[in-house]
Amino acid sequence: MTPLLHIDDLVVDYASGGRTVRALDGAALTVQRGETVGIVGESGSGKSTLGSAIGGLLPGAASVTGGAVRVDGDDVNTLRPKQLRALRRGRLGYIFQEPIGSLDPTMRVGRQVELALRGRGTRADVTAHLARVQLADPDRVARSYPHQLSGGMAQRVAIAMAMAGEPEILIADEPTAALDSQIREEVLGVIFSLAAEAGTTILWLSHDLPAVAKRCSRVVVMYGGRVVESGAASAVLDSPRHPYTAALVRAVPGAAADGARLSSIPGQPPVLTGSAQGCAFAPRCPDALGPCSADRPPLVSVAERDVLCHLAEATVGAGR
Ligand SMILES: Nc1ncnc2c1ncn2[C@@H]1O[C@H](COP(=O)(O)OP(=O)(O)OP(=O)(O)O)[C@@H](O)[C@H]1O
Repeated sequence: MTPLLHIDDLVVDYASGGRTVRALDGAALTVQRGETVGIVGESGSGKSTLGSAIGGLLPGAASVTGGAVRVDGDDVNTLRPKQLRALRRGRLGYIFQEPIGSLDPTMRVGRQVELALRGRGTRADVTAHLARVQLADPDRVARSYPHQLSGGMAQRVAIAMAMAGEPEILIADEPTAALDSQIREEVLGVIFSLAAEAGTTILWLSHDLPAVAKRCSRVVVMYGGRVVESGAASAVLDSPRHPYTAALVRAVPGAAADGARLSSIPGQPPVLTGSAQGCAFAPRCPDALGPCSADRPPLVSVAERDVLCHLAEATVGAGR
C-alpha cells in the first residue's frame, strides 16, 4: 500500500550570507495513515525544514538539491503551483509556534474560520468549529480580531482553522512553545483529541521528549539533517539505540526523578555546509570508533526500530 508520506533521501540547502547551509542531508521517513509521530532533536537538526518541505513551503533561500517528498504517492517537488495549493488546502494542515502568524490581523476570526471551511460554512458551523477547540464563548471569539485574543486562544483558533480543512496530515511545528505550561497541556489535548476523532495523521515537531512519549505512537529523532532513530515511542525512549537519542533522553530534566544525574549533551550540533562525510554525531559521540567519522552510517533495523549508526548492532550500543 502506498504510504501516506514517504520522504526519501531528502537534501535541502539554504543560501545564507554567501555560503550554503545544508539543513537536510539525506533525511528519510515513511509515515502510515493514522500514526501520531513526534519528531525530536536539538535546534538546527532540521525539523522545521522537513515539516515545511512536506507542503512545498520552504522559503526562497532554500533549495531541494536531492531526494523526494511524496504525499500519497504524489511527488511534492514536481507539482504545479495549482496542484501544490490543492495539496495544502485539501490534504495538509499546519500549526506553527506563533499562531498570530497564521491569522490575518485585519479580519475577524469568524470570517477566517469561514474561509478555512472553504466558504461552505454557515455561522453555526463557524461557532461549532471554535467550540470544538474548547474556546469559551465562541460567538464572541468569532466577532474578535486576532489581536484581541490571548496566545492560547489564538492557537486554538489556528488549530480550528487547520482542522476545518479536514487534513490527512497535521504538521504541528512546536505549537505550544510560546505558551505557558498549563495552557500547553490543554492545547496539546485539543490537537490530539481532534486528530484522533478525525483519523488525522499527526507529525509533531517538538523539543519535549516526555510529552512526545506520552502522546505519540512513534518517535523520530533527527540530528544533522538526518533521521537517526525511528520506532515505537516506548521502545526508542526506554532503550535508545542511537548514542544521540541516548544523550537526549539523559538530558531530559525529568530523568532526575528516577535518580539519574542531570546532564546536557557536550559539544555543539553541527552546521553543515555540504554532505557530512561520516556520522554527523561522531565528534560528540562517547562511543565513536574510526569508521564513524569516515563513513556515512548504514540504516540498520534492530530491536523494533531503524537506526542510522555504525554501532547499532554492537553490544556496546545495547542498554545505553
Ligand atoms: N531561512 C534560513 N536561512 C538560512 N539557514 C536556515 C534557514 N532556516 C533554517 N536554516 C538552517 O538550517 C538548519 C536546520 O534548521 P531548522 O530550522 O530546520 O532546524 P530545527 O530542528 O527546526 O530547529 P528549531 O528546533 O530551532 O526550530 C540550521 O542550521 C538552520 O540554521
